[in-house]
Amino acid sequence: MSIKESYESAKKEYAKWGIDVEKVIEQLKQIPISIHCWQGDDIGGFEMNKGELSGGIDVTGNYPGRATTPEELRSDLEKALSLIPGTHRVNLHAIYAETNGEVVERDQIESKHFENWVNWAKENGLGLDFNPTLFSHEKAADGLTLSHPDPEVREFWINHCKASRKIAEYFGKELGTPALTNIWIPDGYKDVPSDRLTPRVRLKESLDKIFEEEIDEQYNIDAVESKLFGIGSESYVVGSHEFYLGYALTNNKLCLLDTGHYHPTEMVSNKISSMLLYSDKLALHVSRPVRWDSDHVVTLDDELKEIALEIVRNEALDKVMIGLDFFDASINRVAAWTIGTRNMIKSLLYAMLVPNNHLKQLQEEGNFTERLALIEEFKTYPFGAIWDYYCDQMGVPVKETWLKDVKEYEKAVLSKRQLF
Ligand SMILES: C[C@H](O)[C@H](O)[C@@H](O)C(=O)CO
Ligand SMILES: [Mn+2]
Repeated sequence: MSIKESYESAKKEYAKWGIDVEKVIEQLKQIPISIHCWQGDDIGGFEMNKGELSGGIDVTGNYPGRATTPEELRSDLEKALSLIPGTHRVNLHAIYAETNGEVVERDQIESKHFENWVNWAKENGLGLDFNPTLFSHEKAADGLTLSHPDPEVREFWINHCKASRKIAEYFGKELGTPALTNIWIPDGYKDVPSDRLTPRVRLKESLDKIFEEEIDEQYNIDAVESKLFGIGSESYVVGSHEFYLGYALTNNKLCLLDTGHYHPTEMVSNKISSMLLYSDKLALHVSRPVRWDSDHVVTLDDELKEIALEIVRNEALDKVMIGLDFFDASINRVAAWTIGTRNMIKSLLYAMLVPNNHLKQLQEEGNFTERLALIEEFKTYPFGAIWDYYCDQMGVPVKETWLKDVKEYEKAVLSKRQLF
């Protein structure tokens, strides 16, 4: 059967349940995924005074071909984007500034250092998102930034975050789509603290200063990302979930939930409905923790499907800003982006091809037998045929044929780069 024939046959199966596949496809096209640039260079960035990766995160693997210049990184992103259906966004960190060979301290970064990124985004029809970088820096060497006991260190990072919001505002103005500025800090302690409150008081004060300047939400939207633990902050993290949940709700900011930042059996999918009852929007870093916050490439696993179902069945596609956060240096990095992003989109398509309203109704009626039976049967409905047709229609490779493109790119481009 051809792609079209399989699609037509699958479409009929879904139509029996009142699912309009054509409408689903039109809707899917409109969902942007914010693709993190840092998968392409192992969170290295392009600073002239580049520091070692720190902040309690780690990239493992030594697959050759890491991007070492902004041009290489953009070219690799373009290759990945050519294999991913839809129109998406790229998520930058402050360390991806281009400073023309000059050392520019992080509290001094400006829009001009991101002009190349903006021009590139315009050429490629992309939105941009942003993150201040509060790690891999001598002023974060002791693992403390916005909650640091030293007011000078705090001031430095406050100014960095203020500068970052202005850069995001510039993205929003230039690209006509608001940039999400997400603040994540590594602050915490390796061992049991003797005072949990004081660092949190300081973090709260620092955030208040960062957000003093109102920036129009049509250009910039602020988010804060919590964490449970990091390497070296195993016992205590200042910016915990409860801390940011409270801060976001009382200050009209977005909570950003990273799927690797909770206890192993605590699921982000189970948080979305509760959080959306109390705030209009939230943001995600979809990742895959394996035993710890390991940031493995996102696979089409049960939790990913459940997250997508929660977004779709609660009609929250315009409320949840979906971003990715993984970094694997043990495999081809273009493939990593492609696999993870295609999986995120696949999960949304999967969720849109489930008779969600009928299943809700069964639950209301207490018909748990039929609810379970249908949930399970829909797992093997011909969703793959719709996905293949969608890829084909969007002009990207169908099934695993994208691997050929990646292999050719590796041979022609990546393998010519310095080994590691
Ligand atoms: C590089 C990212 O900003 C970082 O991964 C952060 O979002 C995070 O999740 C830290 O664990
Ligand atoms: Mn994250």
